[in-house]
Amino acid sequence: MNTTTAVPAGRLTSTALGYPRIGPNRELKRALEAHWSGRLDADGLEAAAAAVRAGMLDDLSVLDTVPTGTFSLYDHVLDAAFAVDAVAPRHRRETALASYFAAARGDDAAAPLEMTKWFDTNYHYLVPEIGPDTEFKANPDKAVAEFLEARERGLDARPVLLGPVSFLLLAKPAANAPADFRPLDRIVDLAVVYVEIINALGRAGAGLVQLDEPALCADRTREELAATAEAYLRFNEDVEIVVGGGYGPLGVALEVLRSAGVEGFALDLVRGRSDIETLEELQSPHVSRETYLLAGVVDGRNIWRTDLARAAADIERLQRISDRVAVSSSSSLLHVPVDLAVEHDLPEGLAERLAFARQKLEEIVALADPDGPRDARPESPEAWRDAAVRERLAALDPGADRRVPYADRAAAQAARVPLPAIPTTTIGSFPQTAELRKARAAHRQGLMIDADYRARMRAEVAAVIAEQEHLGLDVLVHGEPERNDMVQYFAEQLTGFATTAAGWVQSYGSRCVRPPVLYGDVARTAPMTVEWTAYAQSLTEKPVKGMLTGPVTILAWSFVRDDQPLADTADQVALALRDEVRDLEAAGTAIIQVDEPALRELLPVRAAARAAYRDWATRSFRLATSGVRPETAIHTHLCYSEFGEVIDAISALDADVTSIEASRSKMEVLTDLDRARYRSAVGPGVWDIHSPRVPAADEMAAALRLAVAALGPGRVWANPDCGLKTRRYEEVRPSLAGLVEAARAVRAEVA
Ligand code: MET
Ligand SMILES: [Zn+2]
Repeated sequence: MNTTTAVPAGRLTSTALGYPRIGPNRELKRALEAHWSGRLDADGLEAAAAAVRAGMLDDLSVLDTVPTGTFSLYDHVLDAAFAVDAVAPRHRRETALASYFAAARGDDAAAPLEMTKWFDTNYHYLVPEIGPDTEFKANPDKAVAEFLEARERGLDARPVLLGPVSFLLLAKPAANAPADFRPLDRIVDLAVVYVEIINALGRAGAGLVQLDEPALCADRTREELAATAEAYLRFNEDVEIVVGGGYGPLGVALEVLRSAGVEGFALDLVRGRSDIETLEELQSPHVSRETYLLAGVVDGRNIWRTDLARAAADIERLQRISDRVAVSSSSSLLHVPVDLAVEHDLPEGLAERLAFARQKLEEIVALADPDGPRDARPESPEAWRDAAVRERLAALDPGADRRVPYADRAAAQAARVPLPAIPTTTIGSFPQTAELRKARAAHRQGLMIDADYRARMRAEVAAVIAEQEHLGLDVLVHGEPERNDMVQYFAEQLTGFATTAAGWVQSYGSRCVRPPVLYGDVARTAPMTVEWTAYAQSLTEKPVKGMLTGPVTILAWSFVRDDQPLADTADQVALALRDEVRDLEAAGTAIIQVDEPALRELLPVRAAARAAYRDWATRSFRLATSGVRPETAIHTHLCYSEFGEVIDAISALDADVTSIEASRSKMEVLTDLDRARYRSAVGPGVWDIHSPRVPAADEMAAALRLAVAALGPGRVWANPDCGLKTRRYEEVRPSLAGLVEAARAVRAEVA
């Protein structure tokens, strides 16, 4: 008989779907980086990892059932690949650990796995490569060991694995796979190996295993659902299975999975509340009083306190369906920082409205306690509202987000700033040297006075302008030396934002970000960038682009208030940017770039919600950028690949020039743009700045020729894929020299 039955019938219990795994003080980050630089051996790394796992269990032990296996040295999708031995031959090394990091980070011998965004979040996972001949083999050691670590402490534990369907849907075909091969074709082979892993967990004492299938929170085809049923039908062994969604409603997948014999679900009741109705309609025989229902009422992706009254009401509805209900988080708590208790400098009233991972566990425990608190969420304080912003938005006339037609603007812009065919430019940032970072840190800590800091930054701007003039670029940038981060820089200057001291969240591997908290109405109190741009322009005859971050990206990379629609918050940010854009124009800036690299990231997982997203996202961008005269050019910049699903939105931004990451996709995006009736100019990235490699000039010229063939010479700009802040001058100088040379060569051909 199994010893763990996570949810005793009738009694409401507590659990969570996963926990931050980098350590409260980013201990794992430091250990990883020490290991990679050769300062810490494998045993030392394992000791640090064990300490982080122990800390996770310490925190989680307040729950009736703890999730296990959600620790990761780098990424949980990579862990899943190793659990089934789906390791590309080029990444196999002497030890499993070395293979793991070769796949994650690459080395001299092999490129790493591709990295991409995890659903609609800012977490990045590694994309497994699966071919027809990938040999799956069960490696249950990590899952079993982490389960036993929890059991040894006397905790009731539920192992968590990435499910087989999502694993294959997140994978891409291996390079040698035939054109019609899809990773999901391998579902049966993979399910067999999952059975072995599940059985190994069962032998170790697990009665219930959670298989996360976040990919089933997206629209799935009939075939994909059939493949899901086929896999899950194989799992009716001794061990019970709950399927976790975590990123929206599971929808029709609920019935498919129940029919295939799954014993229950972990529901996202923050974004997927419609699953409650779906379950109510399903009822018997699909849902019974024995069905496990993990009620994800505590938001795993945002940091606001839970409305306990509303959560309790949702839980009660589930209890009317089943006796086995547990209170849980909506997704893994991976996406939130560990502890609010270390934040001492938050604005008045904010801390009591926030919950980080530890506080979320307290909320879960409180909700599972029949006598626990059931408070509704308090209204935001009046002081966080800005009547002027609200009135201004309400009074906007319907055409406030429109400019004159592109053709008229293009003519006016060409007359104001004559440029050669295929103008050359960069995306904004120049290398952030160690010395620059040191100056910013010293200034922040009060060790460098404002005047010295400004002088240091001005010197950097002057050096960056001189570099660009020397290289012969056509449209210059100031280089962004004063910006710590493209969102935080603005958040620090706008009202309604707070920054945290230690609110770190894993972005990928050892890299963490500290998203600002957007809690109140947003307004600009003074110009934010004009001084730097104007100074840069004073040093050169060439045009200098103004450089701003767009509303969607500011929202995507912050923790955003959830007491009003995102669209309303985006419009407030847009108005603040609109004033900045106008001030830049008034200061003589002829070209203003508003970056939206996160445009795709916020795209809803379900197609039904996408049109509304595209509407508000593009409207807020246009609101930010449409306040200028026709002769002022608005550029935008998009990166992070795979724009297929937002191609229409790119046209709807109505920018005059769009620079877009394209070098790795071999300019494919151009045909897509053309099909989406995008008619203004494009700067397809011709240099992959994610790699230290210096591209040859003729390689970049070849890419530009493709672009010219697709769009005509009048609509093409030459630029890198993204900003240069992570690169070194030794790479930047020859690469940009080559870019200028390439543009000149192609320019001569089209003249
Ligand atoms: C992630 S997009 C970055 C754009 C920004 N202007 C830069 O050059 O760094
Ligand atoms: Zn970029």
